[in-house]
Amino acid sequence: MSALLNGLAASNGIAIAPAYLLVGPDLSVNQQYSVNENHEVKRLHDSFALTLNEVQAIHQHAHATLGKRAAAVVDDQLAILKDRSLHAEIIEKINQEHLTAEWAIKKTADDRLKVLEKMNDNDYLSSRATAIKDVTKRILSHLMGVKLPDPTQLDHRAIFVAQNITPTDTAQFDRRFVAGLVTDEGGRTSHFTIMSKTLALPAVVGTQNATEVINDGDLLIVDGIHGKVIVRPSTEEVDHYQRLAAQFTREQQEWGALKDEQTVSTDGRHFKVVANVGTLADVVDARQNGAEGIGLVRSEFLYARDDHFPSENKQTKAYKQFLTEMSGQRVVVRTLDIGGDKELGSLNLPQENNPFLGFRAIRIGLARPEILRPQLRALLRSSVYGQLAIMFPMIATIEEFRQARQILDEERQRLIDEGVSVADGIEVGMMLEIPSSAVMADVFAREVDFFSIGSNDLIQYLFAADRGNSQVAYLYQELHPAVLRLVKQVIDAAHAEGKWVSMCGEMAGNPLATPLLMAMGLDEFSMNSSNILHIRSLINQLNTRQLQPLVHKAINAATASEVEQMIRQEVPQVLK
Ligand SMILES: C=C(OP(=O)(O)O)C(=O)O
Ligand SMILES: [Mg+2]
Repeated sequence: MSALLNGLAASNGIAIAPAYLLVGPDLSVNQQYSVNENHEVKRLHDSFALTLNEVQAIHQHAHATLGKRAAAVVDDQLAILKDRSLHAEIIEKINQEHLTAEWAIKKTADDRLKVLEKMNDNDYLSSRATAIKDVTKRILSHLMGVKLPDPTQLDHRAIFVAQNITPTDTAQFDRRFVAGLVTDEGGRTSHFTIMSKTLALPAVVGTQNATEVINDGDLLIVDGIHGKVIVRPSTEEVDHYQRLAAQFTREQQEWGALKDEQTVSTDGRHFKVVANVGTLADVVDARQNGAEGIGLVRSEFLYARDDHFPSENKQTKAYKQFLTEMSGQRVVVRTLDIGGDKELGSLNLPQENNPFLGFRAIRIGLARPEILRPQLRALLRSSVYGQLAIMFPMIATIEEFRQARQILDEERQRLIDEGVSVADGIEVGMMLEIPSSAVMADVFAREVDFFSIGSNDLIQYLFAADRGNSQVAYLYQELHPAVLRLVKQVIDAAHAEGKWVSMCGEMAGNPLATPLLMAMGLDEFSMNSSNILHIRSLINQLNTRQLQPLVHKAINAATASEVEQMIRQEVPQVLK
């Protein structure tokens, strides 16, 4: 009998191969003390030095065999190992509190992880935590004199199964043999996701118990499209997935051919399919997937990587890199959108009973201009390097937008007075993700340059259903006529004022929503890079004029399932 494991789909594709378990030694550390501080400090130095050599060698190996991007996944680890303040903190614990080297490093890592843990919901926020765990594991293995599992030992085609696969593991992969990846733990940390995507390895993470259920050598099917792992599949299951794998390969080839194409419907209406990004690595991903620009830079990542706020210079450098990488294509940067489920240790926000309805995003920016102003200055300073657009998150009233825009104008003037060059014609828009602003879209449309519909939050606030709560997930209905009516109203209001509209929530990458959104005239679809070519392929097959009656029927339907049925019936191209 086969067994089914569910997890998160971290990297697209289907793999069918035997399992290869990467199970590590027990590295648990007890509370231990030592009076021989010098000895412990020496052990610490030695293990750091060994780990640094090891990670440098992994970096070089990855660079030579997998390329620059693959090697970059261990950059954070190298930075941690060279971080003098970390050494000093651990040594202080050894000298002051008489901890053993093992206990001192474990405690220091745990302290740092605690700060980062709260941010675990966001892929890029947890990459730092991954790096700390990865480095700690390697240092502890040297201190304890035990060997970590070695991915380079694999000499046949197989699927790695592990509690957790760290970036230093992935950087050692031999592409000839690794067919796919399955882990017990995790979130899709950005490193892991980027790496498996870069290597085009199907991956399912966070299965909870894969290493218990799977034995070495068991045949596995990894369905990285839907986040499923089938253990010891039947012949029928293997046949079925072989067909799906062949279809996946066909689609990849077909969609891949559209990478440098435009997005244009059969009746000649042009659309833009662009990417949502968090880090510079995501921007590279976006370009590889044929993005026609960046529709959303979640600037939170810049703040998450440090224990303190990034300086104006550091931010300027980062935005400049984004703009340069996109070589003249539009890059929409959203100012800091923190709060709700996105916490930030350095901000020290008060606990709230209802954080999604509380002090977040632009509300923080306006109340704490010492955070917003440097970010706007950095954006303005970088604006000469490409086509920048700026947008403000969670705008609920026109006064908020006006206030934010005024701060932007003041900083622009200040920079010009200081002799700093700032681009002309930077577009300034807002996230449209609060129902009040959707209702008032006509008023906002007179003052903004563009809207970006944040369907994730818009739907959560429209249905009063927490977007992260699985018990109320049934209320989270992208195709519900209530959502469609609001989206149409926003697009119509913007177009009446000659303004463009993007959508950067998950709905923009949902192929079922595509025919409706294009027929409503949405100008830009912004999504995870992995969906771009699929959506472009779909748009290129459809005719906006012929879809008009469908929009009419959909907004007059009573339920989301009625809408879905209509779409599937009338637009068979949406079926994969
Ligand atoms: C894109 C959105 O923003 P985030 O998911 O970052 O809240 C949204 O709310 O739809
Ligand atoms: Mg949002």
